[in-house]
Amino acid sequence: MACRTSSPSSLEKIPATSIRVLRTVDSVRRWRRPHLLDRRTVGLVPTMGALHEGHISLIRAAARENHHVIVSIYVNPAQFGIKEDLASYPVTWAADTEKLARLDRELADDGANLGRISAVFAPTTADVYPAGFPGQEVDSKGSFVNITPVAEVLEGASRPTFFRGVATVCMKLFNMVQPERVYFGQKDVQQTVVIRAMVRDFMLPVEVVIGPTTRAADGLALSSRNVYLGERRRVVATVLHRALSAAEAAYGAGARDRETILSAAQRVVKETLEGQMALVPERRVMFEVDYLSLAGPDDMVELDVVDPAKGGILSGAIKMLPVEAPREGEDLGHSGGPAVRLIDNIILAPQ
Ligand SMILES: Nc1ncnc2c1ncn2[C@@H]1O[C@H](COP(=O)(O)OP(=O)(O)OP(=O)(O)O)[C@@H](O)[C@H]1O
Ligand SMILES: CC(C)(CO)[C@@H](O)C(=O)[O-]
Ligand code: BAL
Repeated sequence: MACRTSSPSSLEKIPATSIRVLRTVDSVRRWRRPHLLDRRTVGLVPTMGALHEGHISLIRAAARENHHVIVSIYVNPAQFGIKEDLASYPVTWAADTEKLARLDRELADDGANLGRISAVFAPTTADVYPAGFPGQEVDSKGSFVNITPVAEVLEGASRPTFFRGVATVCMKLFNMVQPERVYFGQKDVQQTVVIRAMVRDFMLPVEVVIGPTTRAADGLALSSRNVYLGERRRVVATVLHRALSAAEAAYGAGARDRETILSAAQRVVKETLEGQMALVPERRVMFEVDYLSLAGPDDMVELDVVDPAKGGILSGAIKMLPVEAPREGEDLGHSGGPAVRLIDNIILAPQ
């Protein structure tokens, strides 16, 4: 699958729409100022592009609640580890702008919305990092936002520079756009906890809105990285959602202790792996579990027992390994089907 398409540099507006494409901090400030003076609210939806229905659901929520929606599309190098997939991360500018144009027309026709997509912000790294890009290493020097200890566990343990990169770029985006509201997806649940903590601890004048996880019909959480999977691994990738759902069912049936809740998830993983091992290499899919977690909703600290009055977060990460024996003509996925790390979660709501 070819994922790299034309860049935003030649465009000022998304064709056949009134959506502006802003590339610089100055142009965002010029766009923002009249809305401030007119007391028109702005909702920011930060993304890394390769837009799918998960992103679209956040944009729809922003349009219901704000006079103007601005979608940022920026693949932030600072949140990728040096061995991660920055070079192959899907970039689909033409498809993204088509989706935004279609959505904007739909929002215009739907009288229930307060606003529409007024701008896309696609900044350059030179503008986002005016002192020069600090680098992706753990010991890189530069102006960073660190939200610890929550950023050190789970995703942060596997990706040590990830939340530093996310919090830093979000702080910059919030400062550049100065939105009234920002929209994030529950799919990246630890990211929502980090952003909420950053907003609280730095007294940022912005409301954080979290949208539910959009899923495919078989339960797989939509993710830009799903394009790496190819058909064979795509089918088995549902294992994480099935495992977390089994743990949720154990909680629903009255279990409160970590052992009983998480062992329900581990059983699904074990059965799925055994089923795959029984297949020939030309058919099977192997994966590794990075973590299965039951943590507190505000700090992501592991729980021994869930207090139903507070609830908890079931989350997990798996690595889908490259297929061992590709079949003739098999669709292996974007970029030749490298190992793909997938995350998902289910919130155990307070009762
Ligand atoms: N399935 C989804 N449902 C709801 N929101 C989502 C979903 N997937 C991503 N988002 C949200 O969209 C925003 C932008 O995410 P991003 O552009 O990284 O997409 P992504 O699909 O999460 O990509 P990746 O595969 O890199 O994790 C984030 O707030 C993210 O949580
Ligand atoms: C919030 C974000 C756009 C920051 O680069 C990214 O982490 C994402 O897409 O979830
Ligand atoms: N949605 C999270 C972005 C990342 O994994 O880099």
